[in-house]
Amino acid sequence: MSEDQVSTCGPGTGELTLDGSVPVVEITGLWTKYGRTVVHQDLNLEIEQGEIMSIVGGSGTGKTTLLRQMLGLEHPARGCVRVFGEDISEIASDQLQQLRNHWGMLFQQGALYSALTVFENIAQPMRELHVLPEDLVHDAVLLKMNMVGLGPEHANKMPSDLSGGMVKRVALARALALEPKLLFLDEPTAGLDPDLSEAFVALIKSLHRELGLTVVMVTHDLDTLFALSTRIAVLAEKHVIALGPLADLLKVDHPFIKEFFLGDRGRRALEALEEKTSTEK
Ligand SMILES: Nc1ncnc2c1ncn2[C@@H]1O[C@H](COP(=O)(O)OP(=O)(O)OP(=O)(O)O)[C@@H](O)[C@H]1O
Repeated sequence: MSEDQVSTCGPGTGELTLDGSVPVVEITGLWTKYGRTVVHQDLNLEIEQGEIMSIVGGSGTGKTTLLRQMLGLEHPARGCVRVFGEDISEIASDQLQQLRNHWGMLFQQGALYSALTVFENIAQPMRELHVLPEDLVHDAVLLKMNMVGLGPEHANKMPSDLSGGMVKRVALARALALEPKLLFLDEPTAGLDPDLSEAFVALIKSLHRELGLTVVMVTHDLDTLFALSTRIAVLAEKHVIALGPLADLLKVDHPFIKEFFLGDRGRRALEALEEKTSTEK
């Protein structure tokens, strides 16, 4: 953290709190500035254990930056970002490593190592721990592959041999490699056609339920947003202007929210969601 960045968290316990007794992510009074441009101004957001929190907002409202701040890749000019109760900008490096083992991240493009096989890509976070014997790594990788619907016949394939949907599944298996409690998703369905996108959303939904994950997601895709989010945080005017389940946000009288959720794209996605929900009943 540099001198012009000020954490206002105050002292923590020095221990990660993983039992849900504190918010999984707690952001208070956060300011982000690039030169004279203020991106976030006194932004507050709490993410509780077990929720799927989506962050939406117009282009340039600072969604990706906020995600990067939760991951400790960037630090705010001022404010406090706690993850599992600890101040992410003041955390000791060994604890940051420990924290990283408790979260997984699915990047927009899948971000697989192109020179490594499917198996090696998923094994990589496990091997970095330097504690698991190779036979356990082997079994764990196959288990993760099975979890995301990939059979063992794909283990030795290279990323260039995979379809877009399979790349996402491998990336998800790698994000889940260390059995994280917290999963970050940046545009999880970007680049997938509607059928693959729907299948991937269903996969995330079932893994969220089965593994008891907390999920933080940034997405522009309204079908994905509506199908997954338990709560949605709307960024505008440099802070969170509204926060809640979709049904509550639809009642908020704000021009961005009206346009975003009830414009043409929003209406189509809502109709599709209603249709899907009624056929599932
Ligand atoms: N490292 C940086 N240096 C300077 N400006 C930056 C930097 N990172 C982000 N910004 C600016 O901060 C603002 C927020 O960027 P960010 O990528 O977080 O927005 P976003 O909401 O994710 O946008 P989009 O929906 O278009 O992806 C933008 O104006 C961007 O140009």
